[in-house]
Amino acid sequence: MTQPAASSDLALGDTVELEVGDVAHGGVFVARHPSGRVVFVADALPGERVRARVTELKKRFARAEAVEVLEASPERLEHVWAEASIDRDPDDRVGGAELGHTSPAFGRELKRRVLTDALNRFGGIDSEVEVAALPGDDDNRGRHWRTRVTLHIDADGQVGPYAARSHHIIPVESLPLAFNDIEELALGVIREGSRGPGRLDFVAPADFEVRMRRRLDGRRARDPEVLRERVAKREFLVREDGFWQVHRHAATTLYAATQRAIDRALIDDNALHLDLYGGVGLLGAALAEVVGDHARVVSVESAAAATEFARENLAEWRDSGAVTARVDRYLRGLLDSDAVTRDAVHAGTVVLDPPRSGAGAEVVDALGELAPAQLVYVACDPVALARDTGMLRERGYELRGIEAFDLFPNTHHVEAVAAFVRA
Ligand SMILES: C[S@@+](CC[C@H](N)C(=O)[O-])C[C@H]1O[C@@H](n2cnc3c(N)ncnc32)[C@H](O)[C@@H]1O
Repeated sequence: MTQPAASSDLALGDTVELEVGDVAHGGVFVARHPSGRVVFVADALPGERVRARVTELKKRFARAEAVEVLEASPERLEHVWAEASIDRDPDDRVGGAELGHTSPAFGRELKRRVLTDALNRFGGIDSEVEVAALPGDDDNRGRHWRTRVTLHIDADGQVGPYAARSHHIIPVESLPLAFNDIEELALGVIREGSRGPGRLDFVAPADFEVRMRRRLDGRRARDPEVLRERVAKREFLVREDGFWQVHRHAATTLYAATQRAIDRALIDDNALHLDLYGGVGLLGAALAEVVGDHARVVSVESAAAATEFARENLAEWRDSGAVTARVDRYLRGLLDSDAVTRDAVHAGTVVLDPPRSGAGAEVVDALGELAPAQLVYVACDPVALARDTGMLRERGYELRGIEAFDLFPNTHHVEAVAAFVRA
């Protein structure tokens, strides 16, 4: 006999009153509807009582957006981005600042809870991880850190960012998370409108000069420029449309954290070291600098336009280089290689910085077999990190330490740098 749905009294579009519990992954908060169904509520805070509109109904849970705060948390502030405020209809709230209705400090507390909980549940780790602020973010409420911004253009030429959880363009009058000069230039384009449909990418690299690139659907855009980014005194070449850390201080922060995470006692000068998901070799350089002049680091990256520059960025270490390959395939190749190469990797240090989905079982399995002396895992998704942590522990690695950083203030995103050693 089929069971009736647990909450036949909850329908799409309903507005319901909810007591809001703790934060969940993704910048939403857990509430329980009297019918028993779990509701993930956006634009709320723990301890609040809100009225929320149901936007998605699944068998076991629902999603809703707060539309009115009946009892506010003491941590609630006026939204840092007026166009994302709870005063607007949820369909007209801009996305990308889902924790902008509290302070960066409380945002970090929420991220600490998510990361700690994920590591505990999926990784079997029970230590608490603090989330550190980047310079200046607490003083200006986490604004103006974005050195990369994308706006969208519709067929009518209207320009703006997307609304939260949709592809509906919001013609905003402010972009408070963007670097100031990007905000100024972008708001001008928003006011004027543009040919469309397509997108506009803004970049403010280390020289602070803003570049704008228009990419109209089906048309060729101008060639991307080669930019120079800087970490301390070191310069990195990166294509305008290539991956580079978004927060003005992120690259420097991760470079230093990666170096702190490396146990220098485990560095073998003759080993083969790897920088997986290497981009233009930022963390490969951090690793090579620790190993020394004769460092043999291979940066592995699937985008050829990035490895081209990784090679140049790692040129001062003559025995280092970059290859264009998918990490899983590259590691499989190492597993099939000769004993000398495998021994060199076994003695080496591996830095990995996968995309949001994490490294995953195949890559973790290959790393478990190659068994390098230590791993530094740079993660932008706490749940993916926690799952991979659980698998790495099963394959003989021990988590030595973890640092976390608020590289994306006013959003739910959090970055962590975890140090693993072969047990
Ligand atoms: C989070 S970025 C890190 C880049 C670099 N470590 C940095 O900090 O600048 C992840 C990189 O992995 C690359 N990537 C994604 N999936 C990949 C795969 N399966 N194999 C190799 N590279 C991949 C992306 O192109 C991107 O450059």
